[in-house]
Amino acid sequence: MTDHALLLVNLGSPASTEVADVRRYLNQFLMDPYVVDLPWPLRRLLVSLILIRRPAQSAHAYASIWWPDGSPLIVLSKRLQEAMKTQWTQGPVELAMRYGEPSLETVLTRLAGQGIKQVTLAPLYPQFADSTTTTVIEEAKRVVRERKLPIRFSILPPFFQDPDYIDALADSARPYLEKDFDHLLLSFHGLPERHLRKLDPSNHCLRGPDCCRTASAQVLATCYRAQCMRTAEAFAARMGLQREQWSVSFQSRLGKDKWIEPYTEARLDELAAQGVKKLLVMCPAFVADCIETLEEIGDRGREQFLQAGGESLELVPCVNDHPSWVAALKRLCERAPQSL
Ligand SMILES: C=CC1=C(C)c2cc3[nH]c(cc4nc(cc5[nH]c(cc1n2)c(C)c5CCC(=O)O)C(CCC(=O)O)=C4C)c(C)c3C=C
Ligand SMILES: [Fe+2]
Ligand SMILES: [Fe+2]
Repeated sequence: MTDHALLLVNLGSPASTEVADVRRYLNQFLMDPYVVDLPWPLRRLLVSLILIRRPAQSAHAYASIWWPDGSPLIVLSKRLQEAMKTQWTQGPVELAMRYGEPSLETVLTRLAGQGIKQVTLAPLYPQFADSTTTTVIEEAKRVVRERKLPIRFSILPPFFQDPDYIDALADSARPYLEKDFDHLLLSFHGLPERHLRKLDPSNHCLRGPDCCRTASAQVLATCYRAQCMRTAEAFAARMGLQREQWSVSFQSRLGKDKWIEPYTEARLDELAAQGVKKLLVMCPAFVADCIETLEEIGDRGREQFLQAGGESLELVPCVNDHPSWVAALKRLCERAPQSL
């Protein structure tokens, strides 16, 4: 069978580091109601305010990490796509981005034109969030519905504690953990607390320091923070780390809302103050290195940690196109259930 495509989807990057391209990208991204979840007039107002200064700041940050062949996120995602072509035998392997290019609209339309009827949709996010997983799925469904494409989906579910994924994370990080280090910080992308609360009808989340540990299966299914904790715990267990050797934090806060804690910025100062000299940081909310890992942690985070008295901060690369990750992703995608 060669008519069953695999469609890998990641977040996307600006077309270039020009301020105008970054503004266009940020506008599309932040106007997504799954990302800034406010009623349209308020969202438009808030995003317009953000777009006064942020595009120039972000353009500067992108320029500092941009590669000769483009955005690291896109280049690394293309490498993963190429590697997956050697694994997926049921049809073509395509890559789309939720924001910017190549868009889901372009890629799904092309696949339908090639006679593809079945697509395994793989949102490349280990942990579930409306602002990542849901928006990819809803956009793919919108394209198929509005363009009347004869495509059916299987959908890769979040794989935050899947043993194949944890093994891949361990294999890719092992060379860094074999070196001498004082502490490992697992820094996940943050989310506004509101995003957790609105998916939590049982009112469990963010009540006390242990809520993620005591989450029921039902709460765990939609609680991004609890899923991050499970990823961290499974990884630490797999690597045989002692409890005091690692901790979790959340990065990339934007705006004035309260986001899930502890914040990475605060943890970097705390760890230095506690006497940690050699810090390792890994970012398991991302499967590909990007501005959030390379610039926010690898550049600004390192600078902050050294200023606070640390001696070294080493960024552990994401799973990117590591062979263990390629093998794990193949198995995960083959198990993806058909969507109703
Ligand atoms: C309200 C704002 C944001 C939410 C919510 C959010 C959630 C979220 N994002 C990722 C993964 C990535 N985010 C990336 C960049 C990025 N994220 C935001 C804002 C929110 N993210 C902004 C404004 C940006 C752009 C860069 C900047 O200006 O700081 C990226 C990298 C893109 C790249 O081109 O390299 C990724 C990947 C997750 C996993 C997540 C929720 C769990
Ligand atoms: Fe983000
Ligand atoms: Fe929770």
